[in-house]
Amino acid sequence: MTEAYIGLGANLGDRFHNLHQAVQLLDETPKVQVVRQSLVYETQPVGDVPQDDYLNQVVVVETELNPQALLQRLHDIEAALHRQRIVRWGPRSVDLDLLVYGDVHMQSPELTLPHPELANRRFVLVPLLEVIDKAHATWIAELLMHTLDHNWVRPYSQEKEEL
Ligand SMILES: Nc1ncnc2c1ncn2[C@@H]1O[C@H](COP(=O)(O)OP(=O)(O)OP(=O)(O)O)[C@@H](O)[C@H]1O
Ligand SMILES: Nc1nc2c(c(=O)[nH]1)N=C(CO)CN2
Repeated sequence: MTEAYIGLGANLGDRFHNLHQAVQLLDETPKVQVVRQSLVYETQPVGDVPQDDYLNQVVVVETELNPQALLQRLHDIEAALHRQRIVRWGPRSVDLDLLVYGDVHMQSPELTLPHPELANRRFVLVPLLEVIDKAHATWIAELLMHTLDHNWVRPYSQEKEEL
């Protein structure tokens, strides 16, 4: 059983209903159980496309699906909720991103873990903070540190100074 973090976003139609439906479909998926949910946040659109505000949320699942199968299920849920892929970074009825899957690091054309934009998106980081466990929090802190401009945030060791 692996813990995975899923980011949800919606800014078309009945946004709250779309998020709610997506979480329900996720929980109804065999070998997937939703174990924690953040609050729902209303957020200003990030990116160059002028569009309406989003609702964003992060949920935690426990799953026996592998990352690829879980991503496929996220795409199926998007399709079931009539997500329209009109513009990249444009409005959507619901968007599901696989943010973190256990401690897996991987990069392939279909799937990058942790999600490559995780550290750049406050609409993901804020709800993620609410639901993240200690081990993953340390991991994400490291990810953020390495994403930020080199040297701007760095680990400090007192021992080093005493030498
Ligand atoms: N961790 C991940 N979670 C979700 N999709 C991913 C991930 N890594 C790679 N992808 C790939 O990204 C592709 C584009 O995703 P999508 O259509 O949702 O893009 P977008 O919503 O316009 O942008 P973004 O994914 O950055 O929010 C998907 O087809 C998927 O294969
Ligand atoms: N606030 C907010 N802005 C966005 C979002 C989102 O979920 N929330 N998703 C986007 C495309 O993935 C582009 N911009």
